[in-house]
Amino acid sequence: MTTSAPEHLGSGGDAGTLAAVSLTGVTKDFGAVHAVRGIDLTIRPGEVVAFLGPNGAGKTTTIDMILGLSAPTTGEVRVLGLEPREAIARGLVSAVMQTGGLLKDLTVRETVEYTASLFADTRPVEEVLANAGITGIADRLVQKCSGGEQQRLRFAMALLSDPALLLLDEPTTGMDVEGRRAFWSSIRTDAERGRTVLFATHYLEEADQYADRIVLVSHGRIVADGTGSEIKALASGRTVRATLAAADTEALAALAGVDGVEVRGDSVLVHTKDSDAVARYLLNETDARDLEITAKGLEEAFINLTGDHAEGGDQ
Ligand SMILES: Nc1ncnc2c1ncn2[C@@H]1O[C@H](COP(=O)(O)OP(=O)(O)OP(=O)(O)O)[C@@H](O)[C@H]1O
Repeated sequence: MTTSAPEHLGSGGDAGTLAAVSLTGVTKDFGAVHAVRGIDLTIRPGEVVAFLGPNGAGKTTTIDMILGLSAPTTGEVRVLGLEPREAIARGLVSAVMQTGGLLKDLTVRETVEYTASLFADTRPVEEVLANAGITGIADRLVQKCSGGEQQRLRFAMALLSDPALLLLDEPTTGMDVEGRRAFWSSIRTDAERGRTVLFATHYLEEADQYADRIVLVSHGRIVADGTGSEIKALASGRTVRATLAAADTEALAALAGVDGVEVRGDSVLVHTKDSDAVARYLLNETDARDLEITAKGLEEAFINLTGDHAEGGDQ
């Protein structure tokens, strides 16, 4: 077992082979609530990974365990081969969480300077202000900053220790389009230098645009794990809808490429990879009429995979 951490991020040697994050059989219960139900996940150094899922999927609970803020009920969490608290103590990990951590009566620059004073060794304050895109508001009081500006301030604070692993919980909440773009451009630049980034988001578009890899979570489990295009390929099927009383659902389900059949009143909906075959069958072998064929989008794949019909697509 590895007991020592690489001294700095992703610069070859051990850092190239040691997982940045590894979760093995991790569960977390809060009394009767099973927030995380068994997650196995390995993140390689330099990867930008989106942890995508609806409200209550277990994203924040998992991030808290990676940060050593809470312990798993069962299973093991390692960060760069270390116990999470050890990795934090060595300054290898930073986080930008959704709320808290800011003193309203300080200015933006004072906040970063104060945080820097808590570390033995940090990147220059002006540099992190610039990287987070907040040099222009450095003299503004925190209480006068918008939600998005406060998020960027938290980001600047997280950059001070030049961490090997950066954890972000819904990092762009409250940022406008331009703010988001600048934020992600800065994240990508650092990832190219070897920093590992894991961010939680509800936003499909954000995950697809900015992550190398999307880990889709629902009800405390990973339901899909792949690149944006692999996740999108899960949505490559179509839905054939037709008016048909007493549809033979078993016969439809047995057609090649069919993933699911639903009956809604007088209508039948067939989810399939081969809509031509379904259409041919319906028109030739049944009394189906009013056929409609629609392509599934990423959002529909997300809803299908997570099974959260009410809250899956909130962007
Ligand atoms: N301290 C706690 N005590 C009891 N239940 C909790 C606690 N923390 C989280 N939960 C529950 O665990 C589940 C997972 O919550 P978690 O915050 O990890 O989800 P999430 O994916 O981060 O959601 P969101 O996108 O809304 O932030 C939810 O059902 C939540 O209510």
